[in-house]
Amino acid sequence: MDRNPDGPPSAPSTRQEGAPVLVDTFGRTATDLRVSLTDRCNLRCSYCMPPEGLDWLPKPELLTDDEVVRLVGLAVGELGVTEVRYTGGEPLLRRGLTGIVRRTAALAPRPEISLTTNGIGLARLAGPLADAGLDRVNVSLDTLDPATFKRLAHRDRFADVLAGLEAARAAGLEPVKINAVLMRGINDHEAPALLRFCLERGYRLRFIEQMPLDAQHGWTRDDMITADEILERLSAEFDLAPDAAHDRGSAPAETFVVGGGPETVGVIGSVTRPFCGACDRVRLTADGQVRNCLFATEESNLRDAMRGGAADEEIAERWRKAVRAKRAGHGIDDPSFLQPSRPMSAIGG
Ligand SMILES: Nc1nc2c(ncn2[C@@H]2O[C@H](COP(=O)(O)OP(=O)(O)OP(=O)(O)O)[C@@H](O)[C@H]2O)c(=O)[nH]1
Ligand SMILES: C[S@@+](CC[C@H](N)C(=O)[O-])C[C@H]1O[C@@H](n2cnc3c(N)ncnc32)[C@H](O)[C@@H]1O
Ligand code: SF4
Ligand code: SF4
Repeated sequence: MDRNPDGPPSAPSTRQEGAPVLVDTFGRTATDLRVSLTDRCNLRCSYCMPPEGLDWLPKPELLTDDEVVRLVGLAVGELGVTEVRYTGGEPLLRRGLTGIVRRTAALAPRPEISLTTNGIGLARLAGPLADAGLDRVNVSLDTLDPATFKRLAHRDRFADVLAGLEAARAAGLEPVKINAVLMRGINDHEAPALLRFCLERGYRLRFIEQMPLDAQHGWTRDDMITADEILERLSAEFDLAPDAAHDRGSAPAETFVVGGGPETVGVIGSVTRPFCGACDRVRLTADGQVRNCLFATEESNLRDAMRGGAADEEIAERWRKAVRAKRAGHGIDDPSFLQPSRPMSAIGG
């Protein structure tokens, strides 16, 4: 089925049958490309960045729209990537987003295209993005209380997120998934209320364990609300059962059937229930660096190679080499663990 009937026709794929894809030494293949379109954001979620913001990347360092599309095209056409997620920072702040999505939808083979966003601006953009070929959207929402939202995100934008969520559903960007990070003493009492809110509206909720990826390096294991705690809080009000019908594959979220189903709730236990063994991800930062893991300490600079005139095959080989070097897992529990120097907002969450 052509998922973008209004878009331009897809170009034929140039990928040779059997051409080398993105495989690491543990036999994992990266087919899910997450592209950060900007490191900027209009919120300041405390688990992500400080209230005063960060030193944003200078514009000349960012990939242009054409460069993004060239690299995504290479990943899809030559390297076996089948899913593309645009993220950030806040991807809705990227002016060329709709055009980038439209051009991604014209690639062959046509990848699945999704977006992870804080939802601010989605009320206006959901329709145009769906028309451009966006398939679905994940929206971050940690609280149902406007005052807690302001405390947590340092901006008074709760109503904008709700409007964005509704617009996403109305535009058919489904399933609309909601990501929630619980913080001890701030919003950790809201787990059941968030689930009720999502069940009533048909949104798929997932709770995320907080990871040591904040710019302030303020993460502590004791403050993190664990997957076990999340499930305990939900179980006080809901009947939860493991989702036996659903093959998790490489998905970060472990899903649970709520009240006999069919609705589910997800828990992304990156720290206490890591899923690195099945990882199929690779990342491209807004300044054109390939990262083989969220927690990678090394990057491969495709932007400079591209700007230096490298041919597609040379860039593709650099990309394969970067993925080959991927470590077995994030190593958060290793005594030698070092938080990456770039925060989540710059890596592309
Ligand atoms: N450890 C780890 N966590 C990840 C990774 N990708 C996403 N996450 C976590 O999962 C959360 C949700 O990610 P999303 O951007 O919504 O994507 P997703 O859950 O992979 O997407 P779906 O395909 O919709 O299930 C992020 O905020 C991260 O906390 C990853 O590669 N490693
Ligand atoms: C970095 S944000 C980028 C996209 C968009 N701004 C948003 O918030 O959805 C992507 C996801 O990362 C999550 N995130 C940010 N910092 C995190 C952390 N320290 N641990 C776990 N998840 C985090 C957010 O909750 C969000 O769901
Ligand atoms: S989690 Fe997303 S919305 Fe919140 S500060 Fe980070 S990039 Fe912005
Ligand atoms: S932490 Fe790294 S290896 Fe583990 S799932 Fe995330 S990106 Fe993959």
